Amino acid sequence: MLQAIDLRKRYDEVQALDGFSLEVAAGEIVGLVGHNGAGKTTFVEMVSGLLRPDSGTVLVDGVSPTRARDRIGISPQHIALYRPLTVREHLELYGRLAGLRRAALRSAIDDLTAALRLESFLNRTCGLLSGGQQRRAQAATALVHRPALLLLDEPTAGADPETRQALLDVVKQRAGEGAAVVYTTHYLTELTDLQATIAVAAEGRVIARGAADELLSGLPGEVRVRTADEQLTVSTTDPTGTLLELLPTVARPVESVELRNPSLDDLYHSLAVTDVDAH
Ligand SMILES: Nc1ncnc2c1ncn2[C@@H]1O[C@H](COP(=O)(O)OP(=O)(O)OP(=O)(O)O)[C@@H](O)[C@H]1O
Repeated sequence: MLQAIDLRKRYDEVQALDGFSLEVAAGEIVGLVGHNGAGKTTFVEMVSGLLRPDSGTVLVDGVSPTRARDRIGISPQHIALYRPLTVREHLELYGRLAGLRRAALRSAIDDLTAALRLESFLNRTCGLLSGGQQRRAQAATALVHRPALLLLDEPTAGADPETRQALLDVVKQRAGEGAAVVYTTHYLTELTDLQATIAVAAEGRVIARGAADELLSGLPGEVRVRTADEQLTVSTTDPTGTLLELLPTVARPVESVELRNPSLDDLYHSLAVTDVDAH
């Protein structure tokens, strides 16, 4: 559904994309992860047709992004809503732009209002909404026309747990119906919940791609055991097994036990990915 091949983009002295390639199949959710500045948003903007590459190719359903506009839904990282318009007016506008009319448009808005719990602020102007409500409205504009390709750039940033879960559920449902999804996030748990495959971006390209279990298997997590007298921290690829071995050897009473599975940071570390913003 999406093919991006060897994309390059330079801003003055910054090489934002440097040979970025990624393919996403229909029905697949790809979690696009990486440190700040890795090129994720630049990539998403290029696929949505907002930004032209210096070189390389993007094909959405076999055609250029500008010719596939009505098949793409984008929820940008930075909120981009028209302050004087209501949420309903946004959904009508985005639905109409993609060719939805009358009963089909009404039913699409009703479905999404229920799924993303927009009822209580559907008729309020967007400029007056809370940050989390704006986030939900923004995601809804990407989803209303049931696009074949969904580009969701940190769609849950600043969202409360209920909003986050509602959005994850809709994304899973849409992928189940055949949509290809690119989902950028800094939260591994969201990608586990979405059963997403993972693409790790660093310095303008994808440096690792695969199932989350494959990429994370073999990486050490941690076991922490705290007693009244000491705190033990052990790095291990098998936190549960290590805990069972450790427990009989520590002095009682045990005050707390903590298991930490491998995180995205552990993955970046294993790939020797540096945080470009830190330099
Ligand atoms: N309009 C622009 N002008 C100049 N530099 C830019 C512009 N947009 C992005 N960049 C630079 O390109 C690089 C990639 O930025 P991008 O926003 O794509 O990263 P990202 O992976 O989305 O980061 P984050 O996780 O912080 O959202 C960064 O070094 C950024 O400073």
